[in-house]
Amino acid sequence: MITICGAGAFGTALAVSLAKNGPVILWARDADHAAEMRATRQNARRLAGVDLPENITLISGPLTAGDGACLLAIPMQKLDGFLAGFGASLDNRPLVACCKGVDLATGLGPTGLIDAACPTATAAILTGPSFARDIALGLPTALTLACADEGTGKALQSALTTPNLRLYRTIDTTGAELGGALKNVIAIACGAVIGAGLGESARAALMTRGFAEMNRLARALGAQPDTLAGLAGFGDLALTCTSDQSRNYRFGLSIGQGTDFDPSVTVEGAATARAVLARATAMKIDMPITHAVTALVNGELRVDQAMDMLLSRPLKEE
Ligand SMILES: NC(=O)C1=CN([C@@H]2O[C@H](COP(=O)(O)OP(=O)(O)OC[C@H]3O[C@@H](n4cnc5c(N)ncnc54)[C@H](OP(=O)(O)O)[C@@H]3O)[C@@H](O)[C@H]2O)C=CC1
Ligand SMILES: O=C(CO)COP(=O)(O)O
Repeated sequence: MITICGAGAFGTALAVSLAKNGPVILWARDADHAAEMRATRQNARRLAGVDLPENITLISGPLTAGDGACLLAIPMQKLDGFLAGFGASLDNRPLVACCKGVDLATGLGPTGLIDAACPTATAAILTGPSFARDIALGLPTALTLACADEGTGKALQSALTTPNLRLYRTIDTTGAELGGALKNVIAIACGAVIGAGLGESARAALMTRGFAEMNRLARALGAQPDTLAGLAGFGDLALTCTSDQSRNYRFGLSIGQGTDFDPSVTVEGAATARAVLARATAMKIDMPITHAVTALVNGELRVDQAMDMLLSRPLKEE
């Protein structure tokens, strides 16, 4: 049976979709939250208005996952702590990261953290363009499932495909996780220019040059260009940079508009920008938009200053 750890919006949406295939266990870290969901058959805290089918079992406390795959829908900066606490009960099975980002403390992506904490598990990642609510409402969605072990990848692709969730497969975990991590950084930049009233043309430029810098880092780290051109990279960049359903984009909007943003909302791109900039600087890879976003989220530059910085760079070939 499939277990999903993390009863946030994404974990809950995946549970609802996977429940079309068979029974699912959804683990919440907070016992009261699990009890609330059992009583109401809804996740009012994270994905209000969506009914939870009866074949989703809601648990909390010690992890009693069976032998099947376990999906980790935990925010990136919390994944390491989660694995330190629960990794020992998740050995010898596929562990599918369902988070997007780079860990600030270690510079690792989700599969790297899984490999380090659970050496007997097989790490995989599920990523690509999808808003939790769309998946939960049964709207059509296509994602990338990346696993370095081809046999496990094929088994996961088949087990995690549902009537509304079509999975494409790759062995390129590096490309898949970098695509999902880096698009959030560019989405913050896009939100900021739209929020500051700098126009759609500026957004298109940021998306395009952002994609160039995503590719620059990903290739240097061994990713396949096709992965970045697919759902995990271009696909998710297109969705996240253009929709105000995206929290990263909305966070950028608030920076551009100079308004407050609820700090309890999950915004993966802010910490990821800092982590990626540190890595890129050490590798001497030019990532000007990530640099500008890091300065914005650190409060070191205003949007107009960040844009001046980008526009005044030396002219170059495309
Ligand atoms: N929402 C979406 O549309 C999509 C999200 N994702 C990715 O999914 C990941 C999770 O995001 P999402 O579900 O939206 O986030 P939410 O903010 O909706 O929920 C986060 C969940 O993580 C739990 N959590 C927080 N800290 C810990 C911890 N230390 N140990 C265990 N659980 C913890 C929270 O528990 P509690 O409620 O108790 O705080 C909550 O259930 C992110 O990386 C995101 O990029 C990917 C695609 C789509
Ligand atoms: O990853 C997502 C869409 O694919 C969700 O984006 P946000 O985390 O910005 O809401």
